[in-house]
Amino acid sequence: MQTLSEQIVRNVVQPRPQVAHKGTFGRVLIVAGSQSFGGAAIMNAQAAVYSGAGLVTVATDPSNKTALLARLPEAMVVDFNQDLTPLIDSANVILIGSGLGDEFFILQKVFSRTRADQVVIIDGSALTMMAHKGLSLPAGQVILTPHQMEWQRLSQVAIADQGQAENNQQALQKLASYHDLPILVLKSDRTQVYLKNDLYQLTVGGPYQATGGMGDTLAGMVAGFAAQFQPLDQAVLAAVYSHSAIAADLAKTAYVTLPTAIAQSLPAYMQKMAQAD
Ligand SMILES: NC(=O)C1=CN([C@@H]2O[C@H](COP(=O)(O)OP(=O)(O)OC[C@H]3O[C@@H](n4cnc5c(N)ncnc54)[C@H](OP(=O)(O)O)[C@@H]3O)[C@@H](O)[C@H]2O)[C@@H](O)CC1
Ligand SMILES: Nc1ncnc2c1ncn2[C@@H]1O[C@H](COP(=O)(O)OP(=O)(O)O)[C@@H](O)[C@H]1O
Ligand SMILES: [Mg+2]
Repeated sequence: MQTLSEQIVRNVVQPRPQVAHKGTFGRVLIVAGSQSFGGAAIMNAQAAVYSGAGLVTVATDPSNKTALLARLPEAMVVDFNQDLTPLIDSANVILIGSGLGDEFFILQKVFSRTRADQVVIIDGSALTMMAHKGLSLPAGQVILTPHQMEWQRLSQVAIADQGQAENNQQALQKLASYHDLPILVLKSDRTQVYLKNDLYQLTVGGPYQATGGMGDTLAGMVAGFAAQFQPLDQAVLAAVYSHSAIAADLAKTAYVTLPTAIAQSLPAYMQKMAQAD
């Protein structure tokens, strides 16, 4: 097991090339936010935009549209009940599930349309629905971002047994069946990232992060990093480290580190990481 350090972020986040336009930095589709959980979609989207994704579209419950646009005019917003096919087809990265509630029909529709060349990040309610309905993984380079209870539901590995890496690795293999092995970001007070051949431990971060929306922000960051940086596994590691490193920095003067404050700190933090040392 390896420990994540700032070096991963310095390796991944580079100065932007001069010859570039918004399409260079990826098209992200976020499918999130039921009527009760509009904030999850907003936090996903803010984190994706502030981490530099070129174009971000949010498919959400229509009741969330005004609030989302008022907070984040950079995002495009559509009703998640409409036909999402053209948006799915043109996305490089799809993030689905944060605050999605029990919108199983939408989840099924999206899962049936994704392609092997797309990154598909599965978070929150999507993981819970997959577990409850026995829905298998979609096509794509899949990244799962469960907290311990979501992982218990999906993998059948009890929280008490998740400390043993082999249990999680076996469950991942079973879940993948004939698909490629997904990347697993297993979130807790000691988050771990499972890659095909490596296991990484996060040692920054703390209880100042234990507030609703913290994972929604991480999922948006993973989407933003995946849209811009390669290889994918390194981009995921860099997003996971950055999320908690920013929180740790904010916690020097803040009792609780708000998810939206982490997102707001992203452009300055990434600029610092992109400077040569
Ligand atoms: N503003 C918004 O719109 C927000 C929208 N949100 C969206 O809501 C949806 C539901 O997500 P959820 O995580 O709140 O609920 P659920 O999946 O039932 O899990 C909670 C259960 O698991 C247990 N538990 C054990 N270990 C744990 C651990 N390490 N981390 C966390 N929990 C742990 C925990 O134990 P307990 O607290 O009882 O001790 C409890 O029994 C999801 O889509 C999410 O995106 C939220 O982001 C909030 C802000
Ligand atoms: N005590 C803690 N120490 C470090 N990180 C924490 C702690 N509590 C929560 N976190 C982090 O906060 C995030 C919580 O994610 P999640 O439970 O999905 O939040 P939400 O769904 O409310 O957005 C994860 O990244 C987790 O690692
Ligand atoms: Mg969550």
